[in-house]
Amino acid sequence: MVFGAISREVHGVLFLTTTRFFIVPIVRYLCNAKGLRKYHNYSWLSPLTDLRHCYLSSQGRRSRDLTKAHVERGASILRIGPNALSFNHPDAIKDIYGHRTKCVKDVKESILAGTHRQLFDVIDKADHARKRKLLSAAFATKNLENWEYKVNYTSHRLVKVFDERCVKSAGAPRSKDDAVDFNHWINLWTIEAINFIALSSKMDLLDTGTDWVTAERLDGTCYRARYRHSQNHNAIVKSVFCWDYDLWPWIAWITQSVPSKWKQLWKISAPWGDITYHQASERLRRYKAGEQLDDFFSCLMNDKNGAPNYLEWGEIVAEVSAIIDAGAETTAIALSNIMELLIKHPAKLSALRDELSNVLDDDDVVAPFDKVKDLPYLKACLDEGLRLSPPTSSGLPRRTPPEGASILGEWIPGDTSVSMTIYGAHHDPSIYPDPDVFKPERWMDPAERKRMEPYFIPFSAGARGCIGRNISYLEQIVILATIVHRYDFALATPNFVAERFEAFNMICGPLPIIIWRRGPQW
Ligand code: HEM
Repeated sequence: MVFGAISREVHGVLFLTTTRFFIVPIVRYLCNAKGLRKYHNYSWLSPLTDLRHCYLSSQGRRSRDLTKAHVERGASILRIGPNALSFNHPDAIKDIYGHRTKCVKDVKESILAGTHRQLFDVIDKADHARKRKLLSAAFATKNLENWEYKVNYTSHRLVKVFDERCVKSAGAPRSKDDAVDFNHWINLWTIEAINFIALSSKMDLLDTGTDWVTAERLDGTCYRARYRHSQNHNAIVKSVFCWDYDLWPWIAWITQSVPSKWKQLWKISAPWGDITYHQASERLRRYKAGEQLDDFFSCLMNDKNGAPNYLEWGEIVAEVSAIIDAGAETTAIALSNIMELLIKHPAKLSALRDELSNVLDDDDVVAPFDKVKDLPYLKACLDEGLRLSPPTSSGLPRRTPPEGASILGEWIPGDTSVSMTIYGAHHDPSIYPDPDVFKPERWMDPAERKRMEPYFIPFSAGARGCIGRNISYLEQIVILATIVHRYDFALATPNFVAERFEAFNMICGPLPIIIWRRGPQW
């Protein structure tokens, strides 16, 4: 009797699994209700299951692989899932992401969202506009000077770190201990900078040289955890598995439960929410203690006339998390990329130095923003780095409106997932001749810049474009000018290539370099 019941249950499970994974996809494919069968498939599995895209993501270079597939097959549109299309044509950018698009953020944002939506994952247009308005004053260009002293303060701390780790000169004998992991330190710098700007929090990461911080549970108990380590692993596990929106809760549950590499990654990622919660709670304690501080948190609490915004605490925590999550790793990746590129292109580095020497004095330890903000070659180097290796390279998924939308002259049915990789946009030879070559000069001609700019989308575009781009440029301009003016550097190992893993951002691995002070006195 018992064996009979068990056998019936096993059969039931087998039947449901076969139906869900084989019969339903094949029937859906044959019915072709949305007419997506006319498009080329990324893989033969793509029209049947989103798990193929999860597998692509697990390889850690999905935007490059996807762009390559578009080019090799000569297809501007590829079907990457049963209900998902990838575009690779400059004209698709405005249709999917431009100000006039009717596409909205995709279901990915909903399945990954917490209890409260934040600026990044809110889908509803009106709610997004309300949130964006709340924070717009903090991010406005005219307020940049408010944050400059915070960037300066943090930059002085990084200079101290690098000064202490300089070798005596280019030719001085070196040991492997002389190598400085630029990517590690620049990440600590961007974490400190964004937490100071957003929450007036002065962290000690550049003192300890580690990312160990305090994490706080909702019950107020605290423990120590690693900031960047948990943040990156959080991004990796989610970015690999989230593409099958229906199966996501199951995949998340299985990968968290069954002993495997993924279970380990989930465990490492677990403190991330508690870390951002602690940062927000600390700031709230200071607010309640009556401290008057100038930061993004104040904009969340009060409007520009000082009247309270009455946001729920959950919403405030969500916004804080979004800003400190989005605002550090991305800028650090951009800086590691440009550093690697400049070291590998000494003539460009030398041209940048010449430009900086014309405006900076020997005793300018940290480059004053006013002196360097309009330097054309500095901006050209940063933009060329962002073009060649965009920190966020992937296709940001959008959903067509229920009535459908015209993209690239094709009528795409409603509720379809559509995207175009930023990597693909930035490597299109019809927009950027020699797209794989690092050529800052391409940005120096104003007419050429104007022609390329609509297709330059490291911060995405339109209403959902990055709100933090001005802050990021402020940080990148100040620190790159400072480092290039003050130091010379070389790769610790010639021809070294830093490893990258594409999660939501292109997470960068160690970049070991040797640093020494410039100038005759050193
Ligand atoms: C090089 C640095 C950066 C890059 C490459 C970058 C890239 C992006 C991209 C591609 C998006 C669109 C995401 C999507 O549509 O899913 C975005 C949105 C966003 N970014 Fe950035 N970002 C950078 C720096 C920053 C900084 C410094 C902050 C905060 C201070 C920030 C905060 C945000 C926020 C809050 C959004 C959501 C905006 C919205 O949906 O209205 N980002 N960013």
